[in-house]
Amino acid sequence: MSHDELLSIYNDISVIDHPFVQHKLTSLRDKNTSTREFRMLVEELGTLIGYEATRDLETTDIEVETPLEKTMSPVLKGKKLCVVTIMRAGNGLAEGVLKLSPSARVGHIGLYRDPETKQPVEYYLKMPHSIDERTIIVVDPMLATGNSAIMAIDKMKEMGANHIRFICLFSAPEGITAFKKAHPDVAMYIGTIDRELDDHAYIRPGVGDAGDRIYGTL
Ligand SMILES: O=P(O)(O)OC[C@H]1O[C@H](OP(=O)(O)OP(=O)(O)O)[C@H](O)[C@@H]1O
Ligand SMILES: O=c1cc[nH]c(=O)[nH]1
Ligand SMILES: [Mg+2]
Repeated sequence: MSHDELLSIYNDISVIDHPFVQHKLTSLRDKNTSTREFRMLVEELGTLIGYEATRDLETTDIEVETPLEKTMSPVLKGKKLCVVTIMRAGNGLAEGVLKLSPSARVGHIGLYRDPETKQPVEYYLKMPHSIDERTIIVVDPMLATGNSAIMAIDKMKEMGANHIRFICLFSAPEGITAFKKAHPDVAMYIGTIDRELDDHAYIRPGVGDAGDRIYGTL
């Protein structure tokens, strides 16, 4: 299925085709990009894609007094934000999103993919209280089979979350299809849709193992 077909079948998928985003994604692909630069780029992309993913947040006008006069001017209103990182690799992206909203709460879910089964294994979960009252932004740079993101969002929903959106940098068509079948209500903000998964469920052309490249554990 072509990318256009994929985007026409499923709702609420935004591929962020801004030139700055695409340029930084290309730098991440480069195998010669250093650990330091890789980590910085992931964080910057968290801010850029986070900006697009929060474009529809509600505002309300309040009165403010400038040095010259009183005026009505917008501020954020409505549900409080909670950024949820799928560890490890999600942490860098979360830092970037938090630059937009430093007072947001942060939830952590630790998942690693079993290399044999390709299924995620949970090793950590800590969420702030009242997640049913918050807009939840789940972040992970990679959506390969989709199993990790699906499991993370399953957990959020079990805990009562009902306003969830998802940010990733690199995705495979297979992962998007699985994600949207499991969670059609969750809007996706994606850097790029790559060609396919390989036999080890790595995204091709991709970036390799994002967690290893962010933390230098190759
Ligand atoms: O869509 P999936 O097939 O589930 O694959 C994607 C997952 O794999 C990577 O994590 P990994 O298991 O490598 O853990 P890490 O972040 O600790 O490196 C990535 O950060 C996603 O969480
Ligand atoms: O290509 C992939 C697939 C899963 N996890 C990664 O870090 N990279
Ligand atoms: Mg990894």
